[in-house]
Amino acid sequence: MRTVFSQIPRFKQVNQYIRMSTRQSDISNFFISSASHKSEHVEVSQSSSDSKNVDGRSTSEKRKVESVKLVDESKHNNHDDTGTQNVERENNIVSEAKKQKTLGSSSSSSDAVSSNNDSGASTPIPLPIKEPPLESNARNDKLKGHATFAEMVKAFTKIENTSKRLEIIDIMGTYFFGILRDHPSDLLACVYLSINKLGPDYSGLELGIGESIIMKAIGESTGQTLQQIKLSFHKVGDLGLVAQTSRQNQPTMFKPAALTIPFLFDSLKKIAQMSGNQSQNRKIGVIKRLLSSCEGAEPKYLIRALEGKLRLQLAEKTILVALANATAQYHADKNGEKLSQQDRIEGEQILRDVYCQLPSYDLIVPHLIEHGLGTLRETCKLTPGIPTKPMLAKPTKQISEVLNTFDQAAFTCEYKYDGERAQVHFTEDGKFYVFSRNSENMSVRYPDISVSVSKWKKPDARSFILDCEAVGWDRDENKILPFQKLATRKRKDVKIGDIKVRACLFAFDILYLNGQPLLETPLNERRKLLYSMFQPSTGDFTFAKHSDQKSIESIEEFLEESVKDSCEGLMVKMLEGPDSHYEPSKRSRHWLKVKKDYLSGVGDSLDLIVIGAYYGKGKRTSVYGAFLLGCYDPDTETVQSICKLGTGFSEEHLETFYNQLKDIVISKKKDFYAHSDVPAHQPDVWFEPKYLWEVLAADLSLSPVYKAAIGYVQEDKGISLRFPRFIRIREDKSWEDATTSEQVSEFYRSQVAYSQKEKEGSPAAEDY
Ligand SMILES: Nc1ncnc2c1ncn2[C@@H]1O[C@H](COP(=O)(O)OP(=O)(O)OP(=O)(O)O)[C@@H](O)[C@H]1O
Ligand SMILES: [Mg+2]
Ligand SMILES: [Mg+2]
Repeated sequence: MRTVFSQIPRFKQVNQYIRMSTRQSDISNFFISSASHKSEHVEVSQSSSDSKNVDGRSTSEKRKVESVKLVDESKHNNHDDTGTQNVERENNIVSEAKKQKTLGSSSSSSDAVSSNNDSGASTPIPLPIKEPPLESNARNDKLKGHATFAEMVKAFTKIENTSKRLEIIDIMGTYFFGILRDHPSDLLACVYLSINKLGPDYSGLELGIGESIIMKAIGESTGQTLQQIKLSFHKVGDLGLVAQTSRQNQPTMFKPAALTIPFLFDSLKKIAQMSGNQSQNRKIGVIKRLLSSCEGAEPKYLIRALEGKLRLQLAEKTILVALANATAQYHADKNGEKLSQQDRIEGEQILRDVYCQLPSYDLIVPHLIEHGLGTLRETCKLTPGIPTKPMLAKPTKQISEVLNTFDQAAFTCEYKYDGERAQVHFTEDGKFYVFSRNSENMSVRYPDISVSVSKWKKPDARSFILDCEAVGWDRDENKILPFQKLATRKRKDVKIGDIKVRACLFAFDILYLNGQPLLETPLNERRKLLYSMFQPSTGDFTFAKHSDQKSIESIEEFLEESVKDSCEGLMVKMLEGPDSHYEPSKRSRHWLKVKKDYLSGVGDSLDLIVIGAYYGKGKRTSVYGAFLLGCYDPDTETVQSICKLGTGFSEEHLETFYNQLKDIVISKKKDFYAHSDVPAHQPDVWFEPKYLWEVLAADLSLSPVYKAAIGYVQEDKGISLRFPRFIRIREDKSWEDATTSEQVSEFYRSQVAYSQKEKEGSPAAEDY
């Protein structure tokens, strides 16, 4: 979701939907019966923290910190921790047993699913009308039953056989349509499982189980030794496939009961929440239970889901388009209307816009089920308490480029503070939140900020969202501290009394005020509101310094001044008109960053994933001496090697990194890592993707060894960094937020354009 949604291809004219939908009366019948189903909703419950009330009410009163809980009664009624399958499944078993006259008592509802699902590529989920007549009770049971993982895996398998984005959208659209129609209460879980997430980013729930736990679970579940599993893994290179083959070779007496989507989703959430002593064994236990319910290709996708990578090229933007199309078609059918291509395109746009503002399927999906896309914009808007994806900036290599880009338009320069992005929320009922660049809830990390809010918020500001940089602040000298100091703050369990490095907020934007989103208000007006509703409070809160001067000389002067004032450089922003609107999640040309130190190099630093290491030599023999780093291509879900890094580390760094990384060594290169196969280029050890480091380089060059952005600039060559230097660990980003292959290719193109201009003696580099 870091990337812009603008490049999503348009959905082709799809007629399957129309083929799939049959008589209107059936759909209405179905909808009536499904309306009694409770849909999932978000409940914001509160737990206390040790900080003071944000409004400065009673000091002893505990401030409220959010915790988000998904509530779905129907699920919890049906599943328990012991793995007993749900009541509805048993009902299905009975009706299916009757129907099929099977001998064993463990026959399963999955029979029903598979027998109904073989109706051809375009209709994976059949309508009840096409089935043989069922007794009315049995039919109702079927309608109430849950979606199965088998249906989802059918769709995944089709996706794996194509690389065409439109086809993928089509397959997922058809799949979601079937879920909407037959199991609407399972749609939310289906959407999350399709993007391999367990909840919105701010819920903090993540998958990504280590290889060793998964191998143990596969071994124990299929009666093989760990050694055997490791051997197969070495041969095949994909634990998902190992699980699938092992399961297929396992003689089973009875067909397992089908794995339902809510049961699977709940189990994955439980695994993600397990911690403490026995958690490893408990995780293995749950995985084993899930595996024992899997058939066919299901183990493969289950294991990949657990690893955190489905490897289906199912980018979230694809899911959004598919979901929009399915919703539009479902409601058109329900209302007996015909869906035009224009409606479809508008629907996609609505969902994309809304998701950018309110990136929470928990809130969006229930609305889609009940009301469709038409009123989505009005209901699901930017909301204090739910982090929106921050707007991002493009790098520049020269100040003259700024003038080229903005041309005659009004723009403003702001100091670029070097701290951590902080999206500050305040709700009508007085709850206060700080979210990171990555939508992580950092409220607990910054209790010092939350207690100061009443000092800098004027009484008229009843609810708001501010975009700020949290910067380390020296309270004795009243000045900015370097980022390294801020980074020493604990990230969890922060007690206000223990804080040594205070954080001061530098506010540069306001996105919401007193019930009104301001995304489509020009920046100059937003800034006026910001200044009128808040006031500086030394060491707690202030406004980002700005200058609206326009000449190269005055910008250069302001840049120098920013560096003297301990900033990284400038952010230059469009000031007036629609181009100055706030664009959530977008890396926009309307925001340019000018980093003083980087002007001569690549123009910006890169955030790269540590994927391998080389043992040290000489003084460094007990630690890793150099590292293999990679960038990320979200479109193909591959990590592509970009450089070997051995400079910029202190001895202390190397020791820390060795201790961190030795725990995530893997026995074999991940098959979604792209790197040269030549033995001489191989690192001594490979790692799980986990750590992200910020790296600076002198320039970029084409390379046969490194695979970054391969195919972007040249078909068979990647791009590598020359003279890379370690700057810092990026703890505020996850590894999937690494610099993308596309960004690497942009850096490269910009360098080429820039050096050509230099040769020609022209003062300005062209757009890239
Ligand atoms: N005045 C300002 N306006 C906007 N952002 C600012 C400002 N001052 C500091 N920042 C920070 O600068 C960041 C953008 O530049 P930076 O290179 O530090 O980004 P980053 O976090 O490395 O992300 P990326 O490299 O992906 O853009 C913003 O995310 C914000 O944290
Ligand atoms: Mg920064
Ligand atoms: Mg950066």
